[in-house]
Amino acid sequence: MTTVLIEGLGLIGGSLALALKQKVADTYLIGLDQNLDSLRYAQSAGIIDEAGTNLAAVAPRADVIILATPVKNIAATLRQLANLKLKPNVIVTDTGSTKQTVLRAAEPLLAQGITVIGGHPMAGSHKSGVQAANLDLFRSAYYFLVPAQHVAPKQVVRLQQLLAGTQAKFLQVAPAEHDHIVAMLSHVPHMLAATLVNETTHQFQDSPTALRLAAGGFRDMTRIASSDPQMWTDILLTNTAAIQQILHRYITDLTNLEQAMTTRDQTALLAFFQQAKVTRDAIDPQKAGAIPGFFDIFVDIPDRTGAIAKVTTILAQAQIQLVNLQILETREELNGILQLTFASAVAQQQAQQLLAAKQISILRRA
Ligand SMILES: NC(=O)c1ccc[n+]([C@@H]2O[C@H](COP(=O)([O-])OP(=O)(O)OC[C@H]3O[C@@H](n4cnc5c(N)ncnc54)[C@H](O)[C@@H]3O)[C@@H](O)[C@H]2O)c1
Ligand SMILES: O=C(O)C(=O)C[C@]1(C(=O)O)C=C[C@@H](O)C=C1
Repeated sequence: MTTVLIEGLGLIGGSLALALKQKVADTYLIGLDQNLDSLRYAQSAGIIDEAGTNLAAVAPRADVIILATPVKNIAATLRQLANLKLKPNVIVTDTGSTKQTVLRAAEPLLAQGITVIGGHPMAGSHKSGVQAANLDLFRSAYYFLVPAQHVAPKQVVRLQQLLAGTQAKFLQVAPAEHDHIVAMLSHVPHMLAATLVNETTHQFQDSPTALRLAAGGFRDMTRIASSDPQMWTDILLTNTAAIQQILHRYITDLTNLEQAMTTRDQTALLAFFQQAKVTRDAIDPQKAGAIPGFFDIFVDIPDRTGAIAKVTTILAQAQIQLVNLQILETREELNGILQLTFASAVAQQQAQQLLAAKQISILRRA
C-alpha cells in the first residue's frame, strides 16, 4: 500500500488524485486543503480516501507527498516539512509552475537526505478548483520532472511509475532551464492575455457593452485571462528574472513592428506575419508538447432544446470518448458553435464521419 498525501485539491491536485486512484492499485490517498468544501467534495466523490486537517498529523504517514497549491504556499510547506519526522524513503514533489524558488525552499529537506523532485505538468486550464478536476487532463501532455541535486535516479523512476496513470510524457530538465522555457511558453502569454483584457476594458470604459462585440480573435487570445489571480501573482513573483528578460524582447519587437507600420515598410510587415504563420502552421498537433494535441470538431448548433444532447448521444452510442466540450458564443442570437475535443486523430475522424452521416453540420476551422 502506497500512502500519497496531496496538499491542494484544486484543478491539478484533484486531477492527479483521479489519475492515481484510477491507475495505481493499492494507493491510499490523503487530501489536505484550506478549503473545507473542496475536501468534503473530494471525499464524497471518492477522489480521496481521507481528508486531513493538518500537515504535521498526516505527512509522517506518507510515502509520497505532492504539493499542488499556489507556488508561494508550496515553498512555505516545503519549509514546514523540514521540521517534521517524515518517512526516510519519502518522495516529495510538487506541481508548481516555477521551479527554482521551489527547489530553493526544499534545501532544508535535502540537507536531511529527503528526496525532492520538482514536477510541473504542462497541461491545465483557466478553471480552478476540485470540481474542474479531470482524469484525462494530463494525457499526452509533457510533464517536467526537475530533480534536486543528488536525487537517486531510481527515485525518479519510482515517481514516474506512480504518476503513470496521468499518461503524461515525462521530461527531465534543470530548474533554470525549466523556468526559462515556461516563462516563454506560459508566463508571458498569460501576462499578454491579461494586458489585452485590461487595456481593452480601459479603452472601452465609456461603452462597456462594446466588449461583447469581440469575435474569435479576441476570445482565442484571452481565454487564459480567466485564470486564477493568486496562482499568477505567485508565478510572476517567483520567476521574475526570466520573465523580465523576455518582456524586454517583446517591447523591442513591438516597437519595431510599430516602426515598420509607421514607415509603411510593407516588406518588413509581410515578413513578420509570414514568419509567424509558417512557424504556427508547422506545429503538428500530434508532435507538439507545449501546445497540446487538440483534435477538435466545430459543430453548428441551433438554439434549440436538446440540440447538444443529440450530438453527445450520437458520440456516446458509438463509444467515442470526448476530452472536452465547449460552447463558443461568438455569434449572439445566431446558432452557437459547439467545440468537441477528442484525444486522438482517429476519434476525431470517426466522430466527424458519424456526425456528418447524421446530417449534423460541421464547420471548417483551422
Ligand atoms: N491551472 C493550471 O493550468 C496549472 C497547470 C500546471 C501547474 N499548475 C500549478 O499547480 C498548482 C495548483 O494549481 P491549480 O490550477 O490546481 O489551482 P487551484 O486553485 O485549482 O487549486 C489550488 C488548491 O490549493 C488550495 N490552497 C491554496 N492555498 C492553500 C494553503 N495555504 N493550504 C492548503 N491549501 C491551499 C486551494 O484551496 C485550492 O483547492 C499551482 O502551483 C499552479 O502554478 C497549474
Ligand atoms: O490551458 C491553460 O489554460 C493553461 O493556462 C495551462 C498552462 C499554460 O499552458 O500556460 C498554465 C500554467 C501551467 O503552469 C501550465 C499550463
